[in-house]
Amino acid sequence: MVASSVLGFPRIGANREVKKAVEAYWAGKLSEADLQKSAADVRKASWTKVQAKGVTHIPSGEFSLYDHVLDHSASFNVIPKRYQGLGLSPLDVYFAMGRGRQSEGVDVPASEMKKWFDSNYHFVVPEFSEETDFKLVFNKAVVEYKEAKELGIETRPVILGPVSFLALGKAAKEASADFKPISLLSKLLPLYKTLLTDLKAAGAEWVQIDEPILVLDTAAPLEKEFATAYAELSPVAPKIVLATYFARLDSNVDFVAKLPIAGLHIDVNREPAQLEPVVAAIKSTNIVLSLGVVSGRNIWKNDFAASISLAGKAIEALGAERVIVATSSSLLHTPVTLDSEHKLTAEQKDWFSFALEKAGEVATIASVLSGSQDAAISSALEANKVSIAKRRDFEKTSNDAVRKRVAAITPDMLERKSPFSVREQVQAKHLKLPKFPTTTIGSFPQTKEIRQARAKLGKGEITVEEYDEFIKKEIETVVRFQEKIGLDLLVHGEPERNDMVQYFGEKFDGFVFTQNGWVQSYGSRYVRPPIVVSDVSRPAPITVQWSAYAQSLTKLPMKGMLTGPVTILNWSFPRADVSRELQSKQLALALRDEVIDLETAGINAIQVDEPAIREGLPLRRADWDGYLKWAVDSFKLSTAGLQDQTQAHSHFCYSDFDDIFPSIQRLDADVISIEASKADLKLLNTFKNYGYSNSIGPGVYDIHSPRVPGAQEIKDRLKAMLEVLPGSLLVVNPDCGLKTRGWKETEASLVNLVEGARWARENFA
Ligand code: MET
Ligand SMILES: [Zn+2]
Repeated sequence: MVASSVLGFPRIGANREVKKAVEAYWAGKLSEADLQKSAADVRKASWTKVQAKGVTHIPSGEFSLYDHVLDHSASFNVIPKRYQGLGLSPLDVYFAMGRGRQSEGVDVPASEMKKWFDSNYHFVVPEFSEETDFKLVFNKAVVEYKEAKELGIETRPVILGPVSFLALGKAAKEASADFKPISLLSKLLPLYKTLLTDLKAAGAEWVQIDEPILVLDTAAPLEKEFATAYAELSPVAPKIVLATYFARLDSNVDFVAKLPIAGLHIDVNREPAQLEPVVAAIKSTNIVLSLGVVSGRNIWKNDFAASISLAGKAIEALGAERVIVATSSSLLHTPVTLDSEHKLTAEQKDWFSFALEKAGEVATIASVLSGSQDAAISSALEANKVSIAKRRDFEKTSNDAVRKRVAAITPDMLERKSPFSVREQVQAKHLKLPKFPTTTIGSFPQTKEIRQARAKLGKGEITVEEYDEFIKKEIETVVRFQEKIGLDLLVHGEPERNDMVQYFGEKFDGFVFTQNGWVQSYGSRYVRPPIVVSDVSRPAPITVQWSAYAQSLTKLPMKGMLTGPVTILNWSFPRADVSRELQSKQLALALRDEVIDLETAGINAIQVDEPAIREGLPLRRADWDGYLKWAVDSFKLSTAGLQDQTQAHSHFCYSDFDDIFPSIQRLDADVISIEASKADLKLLNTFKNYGYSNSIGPGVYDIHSPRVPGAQEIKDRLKAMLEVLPGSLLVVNPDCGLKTRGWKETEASLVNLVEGARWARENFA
């Protein structure tokens, strides 16, 4: 019998119950007990539904109220000093670590967040030091395993492995200079032993231990640590299936195959070519191979015939008992279920599978491979064949004009007319900005009123004209506000956008949208990624009317605001039938037209945001150059059509950009803003190492938290920046857009930001 497994299920609830409950708790409208009750209801629903699909290895313990890495840190008492002794309940300490807290005398910023590998999910970075006092304060895996068991559902608990946990963390401020988190392994392992012993005692047959860093180049030197860890853990643990995903094991498989593990999970959806070397490496062992054939990262229906043939090869080499059919990764990156979609056409719906449908896919594929004669299984197989054939037919249709335009891209289309040194002077005369100009990243608070107006428009309760009037008023409010507090380069505030990617996707041809296809981005922030289904083009200008209107209200320069091609692609579900490069270039050409239309309409600064450029970077270094080439070219293609006098801006956030900084320079934007405050300004070292020749605004405060930075704090940050960057190039801005913030803290923070910039002007200009 071939088993089936799901590595993790979305934990947001089919109707975003977790977001609603968590936010109500934060607002003081829901008790902790009621919050935990909602969470338990969501877990129960997920287990029940996945079980009903016929999956044999059902995950538990991967649920989270905020972030699974944060759960792990909290369970092991990895709590930075600044969150201790504040008189908060454990749950509030947990949330304070995730999002910061400013209340009743407590004032702590959020912990650093980082991208979870190359996905759009963010985890809260654990902080370690010599003083880290590991304690197993909460055995979440056991608690949730038992919770499922009481419901009569046998699950396979999921935990983050010790080596990845440490390797994904960072050294706390108080750690000594040469401290490496991995040095704590021997202190940490006894707690894992306890955790796993308890899990076994509770009756778990299997445990899934995620060691995703095994697909990184940086795991190769950790061979010894892996060997030590698993030699200690395996004797006391349930059967361990070691899970890797998102990329290939490459030569790490040589030592992984020697670990005392019962199973190994690999992602063959992303990297089908690793099947052969991995099978060869484990053939002579007893290791069961869990094959991630069903994508945990995209929403296309699985091609059963292809998966069956791939898994067939593994079965031929290892035998059916040694193969598990699985999702490639946790399904956390996909929406919960297609059942909630009522607006997709029948044709479109037939192309996709969301998490619940994917659970059905692994179960069906496993049944077929087990030789099932069940009529339902054969008809599912037959239906899949028909669906896949229909999608392939659709893929043959293309927008020939778009394809031709991409084929005709020439190198000169990627370069501005003059170099930055010339543009800088032309722009100084044209825009007349002061030294240390202040600006924001684009969005202003997306208030309840804005969301309500949009909802009413969607339901037809107000007309397009009424909605547009409302948006105009919002823009006016934002413009007047910026004038009042003294910002220099204004924005219109992006009130018309539901989301920076979705908004553009909805205006382009080639995308489709879900009604309820939410995916967690971080904490209680979920996004609804658009789906690229065919060639992309721009039927009409998108933002020009709003930017032009905003500019008409003020004499100060107005910055136009667009989302860049690479980010749109990375935050969408891309097509699987053509390359990402082709999709990115199609987007770039569509945006190039928008950029030129904005300029023609009198907009003198245009920002093309590329916050997601880093996360699209392949996980293996050998693959970097190929990606960076087309990513940089796409950005340049979208902006290089401008005249010298127009300032091209770009914006980066959510990641460390240190390692791709040379590529950021190659974008040749006139001005970039870059998230810097939360990473303890470590980015400043990057500037020191590489230098930067165009204008730059490292964010002076973190906008992911409601906390207000004091004016002195901002001055201190500016001072630190002036040590590594010339004042003539420095721009003063927050870390990112303000859409998730309230007006109160926005005003207080920006007033302080303006004060900081004025201080810099007086002292350093
Ligand atoms: C995640 S980057 C956000 C950039 C966008 N312009 C905003 O201000 O919201
Ligand atoms: Zn940002």
